Amino acid sequence: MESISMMGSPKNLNETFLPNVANGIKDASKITVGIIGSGDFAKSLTIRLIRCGYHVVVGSRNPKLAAEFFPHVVDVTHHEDAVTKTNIIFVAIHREHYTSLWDLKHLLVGKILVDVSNNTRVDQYPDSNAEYLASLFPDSLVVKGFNVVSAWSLQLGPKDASRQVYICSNNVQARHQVTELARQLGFIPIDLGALSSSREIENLPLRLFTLWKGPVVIAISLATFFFIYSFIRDVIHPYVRNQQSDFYKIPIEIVNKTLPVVAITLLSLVYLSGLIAAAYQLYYGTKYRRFPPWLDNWLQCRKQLGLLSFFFAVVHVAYSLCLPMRRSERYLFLNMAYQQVHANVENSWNEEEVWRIEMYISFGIMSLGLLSLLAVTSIPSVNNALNWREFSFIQIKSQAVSTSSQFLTSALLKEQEYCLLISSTLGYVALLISTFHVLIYGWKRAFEEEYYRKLRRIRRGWEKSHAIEETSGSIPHFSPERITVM
Ligand SMILES: NC(=O)C1=CN([C@@H]2O[C@H](COP(=O)(O)OP(=O)(O)OC[C@H]3O[C@@H](n4cnc5c(N)ncnc54)[C@H](OP(=O)(O)O)[C@@H]3O)[C@@H](O)[C@H]2O)C=CC1
Ligand SMILES: [Fe+3]
Repeated sequence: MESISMMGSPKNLNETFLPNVANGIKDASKITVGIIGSGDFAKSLTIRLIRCGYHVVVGSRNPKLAAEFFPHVVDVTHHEDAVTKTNIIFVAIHREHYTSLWDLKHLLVGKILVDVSNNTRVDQYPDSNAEYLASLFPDSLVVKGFNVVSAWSLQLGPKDASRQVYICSNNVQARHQVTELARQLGFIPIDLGALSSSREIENLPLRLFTLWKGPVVIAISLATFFFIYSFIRDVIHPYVRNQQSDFYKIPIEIVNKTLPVVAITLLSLVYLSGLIAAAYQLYYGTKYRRFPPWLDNWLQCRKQLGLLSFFFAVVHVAYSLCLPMRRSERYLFLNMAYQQVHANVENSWNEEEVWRIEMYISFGIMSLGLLSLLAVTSIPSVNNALNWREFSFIQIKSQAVSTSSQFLTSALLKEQEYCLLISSTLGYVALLISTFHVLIYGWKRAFEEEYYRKLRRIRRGWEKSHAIEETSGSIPHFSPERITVM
């Protein structure tokens, strides 16, 4: 129905005004879309509409001034004039100014008003902005949408920006038309039904990293705990016991001990939640029972936990690669060589140690490789390219849920429950290999009491042999325990 882009009220909303085969409209340039307001959002939306071939009319309180900021093809005019030229009007002004459109009420009868507004606080008003607009203009068809895209991303185009827009309205036809328009502008419209969903939609942009808060707090708490633990164990304890000053270890060694522990703990938390959920389902003998809220939240945060684990692992690798660059390492190495010469040992090759370190490094590299793969496939554009089986092999199916907003997750929870038992094969392999990496690192300390005895013996020998030199002040500052065991 071409009349929709002409003056007057729409004749029949059952027909779409957008170009398609059914209505015979092939050319988007015949369609006029109206925008009220000439601010940032209006400018960016105008550019996007023009690029997609639409004709745009902008309604401003001061059209002469506003026209300077719009391309010359745009019709910048007064509000009255703008709203009579089109039947779909984006209300790109703030809620506080909606009442200024009151005089246009008779001109807006039967027309689609797209409310794009956002608030500055969650639940700022008792009703949503869209519901408020609908109460002011009960004879218009209010549709909520496009508020989740920023003016910036509107200009960037669909490739570089977030593509999902949530749309809701009490009028099905109006909702369909705006959905179709969103699609033609390159967005992925998500129909959320009635206008009552607008409150959730308006709160969406205000949620700041909701799913990240918990995992970040956990990661910081774990890092703090393990840092303090390593500090006491490796710095304070030797100092109190032997007056050995190892404070130089704080910036690198202690940090580098903390990082892998946090990484592997976070990674195990990713998969532990799935196991607990599976046990829960087995215990109750059904997968249709809702999980307790704490488990539900935990399941939703798995992607974030996994990415944080990846972050800690990468930083651990960087720190480990820098270990040999340190002065302390060089001094300790020289001291050890000197000690070896002193002890008349020609060959210090230790086959077991050689194998241990080779395997330790190899497992470390493999686990980082797998973690990188998991992290890369968690990027939406990458996992969109995988089919369901490929995705469940690499990731956990329900990760898609964790990336969605909170209110969508409740709708998709069923799917999450179905997919719970399909855990990530690759994820478990990554966890297993990281565990090997850690165990190989620590097997001496964890399992071999002999290792400690040996260390103590060497230490005692060292102290004895330098008891005399110490008085002359020529003793190199060295103890075998201070060598960084990789
Ligand atoms: N900027 C963004 O990235 C996004 C903005 N939004 C929403 O879009 C809407 C517009 O935002 P934005 O463009 O950034 O805001 P701006 O402040 O840049 O522009 C608002 C426009 O409203 C008009 N206006 C100002 N005061 C009044 C008034 N008293 N009466 C009538 N009209 C008035 C003005 O146009 P004129 O002078 O021509 O009349 C002005 O250009 C808001 O509801 C916002 O929440 C949503 C998503 C992202
Ligand atoms: Fe390591």
